[in-house]
Amino acid sequence: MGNSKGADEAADHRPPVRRVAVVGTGLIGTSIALALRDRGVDVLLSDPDAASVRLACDLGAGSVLDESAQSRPVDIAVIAAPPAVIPAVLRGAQDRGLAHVYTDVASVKASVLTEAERLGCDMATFVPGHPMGGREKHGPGAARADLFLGRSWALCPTGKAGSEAVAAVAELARLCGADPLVLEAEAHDRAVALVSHAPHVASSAVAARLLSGDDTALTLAGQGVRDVTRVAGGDPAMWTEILTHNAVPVADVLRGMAADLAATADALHALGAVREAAGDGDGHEAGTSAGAADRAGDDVLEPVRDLLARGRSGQERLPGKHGGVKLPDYTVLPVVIPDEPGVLGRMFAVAADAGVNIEDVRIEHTPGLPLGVAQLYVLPAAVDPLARALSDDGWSVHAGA
Ligand SMILES: NC(=O)c1ccc[n+]([C@@H]2O[C@H](COP(=O)([O-])OP(=O)(O)OC[C@H]3O[C@@H](n4cnc5c(N)ncnc54)[C@H](O)[C@@H]3O)[C@@H](O)[C@H]2O)c1
Ligand SMILES: O=C(O)C(=O)C[C@]1(C(=O)O)C=C[C@@H](O)C=C1
Repeated sequence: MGNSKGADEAADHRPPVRRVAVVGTGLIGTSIALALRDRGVDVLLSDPDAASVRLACDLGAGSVLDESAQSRPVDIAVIAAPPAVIPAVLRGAQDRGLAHVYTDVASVKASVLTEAERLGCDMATFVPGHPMGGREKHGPGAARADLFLGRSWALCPTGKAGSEAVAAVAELARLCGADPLVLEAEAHDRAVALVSHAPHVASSAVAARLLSGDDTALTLAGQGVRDVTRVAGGDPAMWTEILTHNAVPVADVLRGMAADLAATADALHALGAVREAAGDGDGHEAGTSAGAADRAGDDVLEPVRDLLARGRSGQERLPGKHGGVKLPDYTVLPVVIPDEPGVLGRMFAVAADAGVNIEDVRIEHTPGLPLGVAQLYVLPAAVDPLARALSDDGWSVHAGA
């Protein structure tokens, strides 16, 4: 389906990307801006939400785009707004001559392209894009410069796009640490229906079931359900928009999933019926009828085994988590913390005094206990000094746990 040929051809000629405008400074726009700033690119920011631009600027993502003071077009304008508004924003930016080349980041491509053409956008300078990195959070406050490291970045230029324009946007993707991949918009939409959009719906379906659980059931929730439902925390308005723009491909994948789930539910119900008929809810009664029930149960379970086996095979087909790119290797230092105000501040102060930068922190709460475990992510060389400093200060540190 997709291939990186177009991107490779574009790589033969790597146009300099020195000035970029990011229009829409939410999660994705600000993350792109931060990544580009890290590579020394001059970034100009705009968003109808003034607070969003201010926060992005304060995070070091760039400076405010003042079009009245712009004397020349930037190299690339990245439109990082919700899919429905992108064609109109693109048309406006092209009319003002904001950039030499334009791209977007929408999670859907065919509908954006069709509408851009309908609005009379210049398709020679527009190279639609989709970085395959993201989070279940929105807004500039959740932005990260490393969001796209080792991820694919789809480019879906029409035949009208100039090769210079494609090369420029491929270079922008590489500057963000991603691997550009050129493919047709329709092929892109079918692919992301399978690897992103239908999985999001499945995650929401699992998470929605949790509404029927009582507090005891939810207290038992471990990491498994948290892994499966993480993306369900995404913005419902944004996801409704994404799904409606890719409706049929997503519906096709969901029908396949629904068939698998229905077959599994039928099999498990049938197993219950077989066991009940054998006179033992658990099917472990000694004697001929229990043995026959076990054999019948075995046959009935075939669809379950089949789904689990296919599931494992499908999971194994996913390329390495970060596409083979080495991310910083953090070590986790668990520290037991009391559940009381100011505790994190005190712990971070000890780390600061020891000259250790805490790269990330996650907190596991222990239900029913006034305690939690703070997982401190630090560079390997910082583990010993941090563990020593915290232990000396009386903290309960569990290196290697
Ligand atoms: N969230 C993800 O994981 C993810 C990943 C890849 C791509 N995308 C795509 O990125 C785009 C932005 O998503 P996000 O997650 O950054 O959302 P977000 O809500 O964090 O940011 C969207 C930003 O667009 C701005 N905006 C709204 N209307 C605008 C307009 N007319 N002109 C300019 N800016 C406007 C908003 O004020 C907001 O700051 C979407 O098209 C989405 O499909 C999202
Ligand atoms: O990691 C996440 O939180 C995401 O939802 C990212 C994700 C994905 O499904 O992989 C979601 C939507 C985007 O269009 C691209 C990436």
